[in-house]
Amino acid sequence: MKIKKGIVTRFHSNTLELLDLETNEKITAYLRGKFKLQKIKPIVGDYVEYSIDGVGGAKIENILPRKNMLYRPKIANVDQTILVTCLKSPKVDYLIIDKFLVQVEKNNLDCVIVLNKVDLLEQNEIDEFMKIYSPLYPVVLASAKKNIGIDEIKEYLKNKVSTFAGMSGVGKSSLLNAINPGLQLRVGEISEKLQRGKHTTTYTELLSFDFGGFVADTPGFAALEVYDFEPEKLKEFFIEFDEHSMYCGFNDCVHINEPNCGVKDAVKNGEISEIRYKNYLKIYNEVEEYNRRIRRKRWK
Ligand SMILES: Nc1nc2c(ncn2[C@@H]2O[C@H](COP(=O)(O)OP(=O)(O)OP(=O)(O)O)[C@@H](O)[C@H]2O)c(=O)[nH]1
Ligand SMILES: [Zn+2]
Repeated sequence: MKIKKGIVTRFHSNTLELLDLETNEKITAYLRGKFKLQKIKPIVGDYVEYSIDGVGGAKIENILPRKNMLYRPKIANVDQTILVTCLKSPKVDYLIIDKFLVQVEKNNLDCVIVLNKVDLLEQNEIDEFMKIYSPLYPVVLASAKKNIGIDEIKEYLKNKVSTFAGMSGVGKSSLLNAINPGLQLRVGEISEKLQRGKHTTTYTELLSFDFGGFVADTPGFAALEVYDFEPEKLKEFFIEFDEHSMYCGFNDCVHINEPNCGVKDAVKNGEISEIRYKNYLKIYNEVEEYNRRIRRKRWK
């Protein structure tokens, strides 16, 4: 019996679909009983070992260890998030972007920011955006409409498992269509799936790019305001704070009311963006409120 390797791309009611990692062949597989007993279930994105039995059926033999796991959408081994945003039509607030970035960092994912719809922007608007985000994450300037930045995004996507994230209307589906025509994504379809996902247990599907790599057909981080961590942890998700916090007077400084704070000094002298810092304070309050609400619920 030959053991082969595949990645799980979607579920049907009793079977699941794999893509063989060597041949790229689409395989329909059954689960062996032992997974049911062990209560382990493969999910989309899992790398598995499978075998073909005498009558041609494929069986999952083993689920390989997961590098990570996202819950919304439920998917394993995600390499990166492509955070799509725009500044006009719709106008997306920097606060929203920073909330997405908190989710990205919380899940320990790599991130590429795509500023889409640059065809609608003046140079000074692009410059302001770049000043804030390009020191922190790779930023691609793009326009799905004018075919700008598409090849650069492709380079990031190649041979990786990615999720697209970003507010409704920023152009996620349009970009995916430009990146890989025929990926069977109608404009607007991804969020339709998300809507349905709220009410039923439809699974996410991994779509494979012609040039290698996968993307989830459901956008990441549907619920931006799930702050299931202590407020004191938030500072770790603003990645530019770390190098300045060594100058804080207190080891556990959260950079808000403490005296002698390296982060606040860096905001004052322009080394940390004031917009980012203000969003940190806003999100900090939301995390505190979220934790208070959860605790009240527990006591009831
Ligand atoms: N001017 C301009 N319009 C764009 C661009 N990219 C997308 N659009 C338009 O923006 C609208 C929203 O695009 P979608 O691709 O549906 O956006 P989405 O992020 O997938 O939205 P949801 O499906 O709601 O999550 C559509 O009318 C697109 O034609 C662009 O680069 N420039
Ligand atoms: Zn501090």
